[in-house]
Amino acid sequence: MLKANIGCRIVIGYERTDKALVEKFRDLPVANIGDCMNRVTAVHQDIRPMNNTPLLGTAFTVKVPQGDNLMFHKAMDLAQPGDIIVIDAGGMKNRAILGELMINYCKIRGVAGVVVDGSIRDYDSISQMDFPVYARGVNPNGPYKNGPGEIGTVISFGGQIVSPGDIVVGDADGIVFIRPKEAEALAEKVKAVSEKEKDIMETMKTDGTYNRPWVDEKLQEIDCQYVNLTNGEV
Ligand SMILES: O=C([O-])CC(=O)C(=O)O
Ligand SMILES: [Mg+2]
Repeated sequence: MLKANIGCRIVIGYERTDKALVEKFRDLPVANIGDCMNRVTAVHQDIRPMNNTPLLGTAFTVKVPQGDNLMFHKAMDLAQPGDIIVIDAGGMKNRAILGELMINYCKIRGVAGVVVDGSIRDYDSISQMDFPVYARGVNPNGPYKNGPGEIGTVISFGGQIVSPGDIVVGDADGIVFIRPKEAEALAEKVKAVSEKEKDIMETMKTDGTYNRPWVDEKLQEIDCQYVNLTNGEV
């Protein structure tokens, strides 16, 4: 019978996502990516960037129990360059899962970023680093190191599901996860939207116009009442 120590296991050897595919999302705004995923895939808005470094790489997943970082310590040694360590810490903010020592070690190892659905500490130092870190909160209470936890399994992060190898993109607005199989087509869609937005902005700056016929069409469709107080017209 297969040994199954659910909740305390380390799964390694998953296929890393093609770097060229990941690069297709470089500099694409997370808001535009989210729009092309029907506006329902961003992680919870309370998970915020701790500095100004954009985030791009593939998910190396970790799940920890409340306030414990044993599995993150192991993950730092197992992650490969280009991986983003994505930690499901249950959204708990009352204890930091990581701090500046761990983040500096991740950076030295070539990890592409660390995101935690929980808290960090050593904010002063992390906020000045050019290494992307996202978290739900900041708390000086340090982590326990007893386990259990999981590495390399499908986890929940900020209300979204993420699997090892999913593409992770983050900017000042937030984070989205992208399934590698859907990435190629999605990147094309997002590029087209971003180009269109650039054109809109250009026209706005040169002509002072912002063409949106759909606004009046929608108001008509929902039978919006107009009242003109200057002449009493209804
Ligand atoms: O002590 C810890 O486990 C976390 C921490 O503050 C650091 O990495 O600097
Ligand atoms: Mg520290």
